[in-house]
Amino acid sequence: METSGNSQRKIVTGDAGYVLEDTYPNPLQDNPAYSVVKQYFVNADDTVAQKIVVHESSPRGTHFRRAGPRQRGGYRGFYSRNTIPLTPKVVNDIHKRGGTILGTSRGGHNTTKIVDSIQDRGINQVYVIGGDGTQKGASVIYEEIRRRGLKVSVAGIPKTIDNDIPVIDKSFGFDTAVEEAQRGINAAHVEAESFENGIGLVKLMGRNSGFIAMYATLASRDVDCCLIPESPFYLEGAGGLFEFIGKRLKENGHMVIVTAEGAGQELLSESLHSIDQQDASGNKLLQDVGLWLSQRIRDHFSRQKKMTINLKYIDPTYMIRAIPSIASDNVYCTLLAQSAVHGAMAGYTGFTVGPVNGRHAYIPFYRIIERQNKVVITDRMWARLLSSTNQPSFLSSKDIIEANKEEEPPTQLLEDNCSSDDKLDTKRIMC
Ligand SMILES: Nc1ncnc2c1ncn2[C@@H]1O[C@H](COP(=O)(O)OP(=O)(O)O)[C@@H](O)[C@H]1O
Ligand SMILES: O=P(O)(O)OC[C@H]1O[C@](O)(COP(=O)(O)O)[C@@H](O)[C@@H]1O
Ligand SMILES: [Mg+2]
Repeated sequence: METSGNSQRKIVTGDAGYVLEDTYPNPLQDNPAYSVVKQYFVNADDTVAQKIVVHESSPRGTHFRRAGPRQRGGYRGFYSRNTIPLTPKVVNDIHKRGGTILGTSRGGHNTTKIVDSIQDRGINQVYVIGGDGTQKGASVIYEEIRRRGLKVSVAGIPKTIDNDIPVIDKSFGFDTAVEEAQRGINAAHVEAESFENGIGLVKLMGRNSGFIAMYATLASRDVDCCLIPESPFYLEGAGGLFEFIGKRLKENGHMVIVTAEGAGQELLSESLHSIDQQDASGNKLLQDVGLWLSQRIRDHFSRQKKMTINLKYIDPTYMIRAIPSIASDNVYCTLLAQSAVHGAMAGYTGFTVGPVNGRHAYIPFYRIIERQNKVVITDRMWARLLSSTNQPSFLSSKDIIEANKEEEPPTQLLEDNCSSDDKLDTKRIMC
């Protein structure tokens, strides 16, 4: 496609006589009324043909941009001309608000269009903020920028409550999520304690990595059982979850269970005969383990008729993600921001910034995207959790051998031998 035009007109021509007489985006695209339901948005590429009666051999003819609200935020923000200058005044108190002033989205990553936009606007530093998917997106932008030989620094900033970004000590937002999860767990504990055989079940985020559930459990000490994606469990029979619940209720009269949203997904798929689906970013869409578990526990105890239970299910997931960050995360964020700017200003590129064993470093994207950070259940931290809750490990000796095989090597600092030649060609960790 070719584009030409002046400030009034923009003409795009394509194959088979396709002509798009384009216009500029409507500022209403940011209206919150449109941002809730995705279906309200029109596809960014939708056009309307001027002529609707055509012959097989007639050219495709003139088209106009389809009217309607467009999504932006996340990587889609690169395609928007509706940019905001981030002056110190604009960002002055954003750390006191939840969410994001930049907007966020899943999917919509088109590397060519993003780099075109960077090139057209003459941008020479790009800071990309987000989780594991975002860092993968930043990495391909960086590769394309290199391929085109542009002098543009690309820096990734690790922001996700899931803590699923490898190499770094933790991601920004994780501590806030663990802190806020305490409120959900406390509520579950209060409810469970108030009833005879009360069970409080809390679902926390953590699609593939159970860090929030694990740390929230360790912090609370009111949790009797913590279920995470990395540790398969089973319900029925000796050593299973139902047996443990019965035992704990007999001992204590109440109990609290914390489950990460990604826990037990294989069990759910088996039991619900569901087919795998993905979100727009390619992440597996998860079944609601909390609802499923609540139903299965209720069914089990009502079938057994030995014990009447009172189960309260709490899902605080979005309430946890939507809050402003806590003080320690604010300090961490300041360090990330400053380190990222220092790196880009020095001409480094292709890195995610973050602490490695307590020291902030620039980690090449290829290290960040090669795997996801997960709880290693053969590590001592998981053993600490097991000894704190005294829950069954649900592991057979075969599972332990398998888990050991999958275990990642401990995080290592890469060789630090940076020179000025490494500028715009970061291939190692720099401190
Ligand atoms: N391999 C990839 N290549 C390019 N873009 C990607 C890749 N994986 C994810 N993305 C994009 O990164 C963005 C964020 O990813 P997502 O998984 O939704 O969130 P997070 O960054 O929090 O993990 C989305 O726009 C998604 O399309
Ligand atoms: O419903 P949404 O908006 O897709 O968000 C749910 C996801 O957000 C997370 O908390 C964070 O994930 P990302 O960092 O990948 O966005 C996941 O644990 C969870 O599955
Ligand atoms: Mg992610």
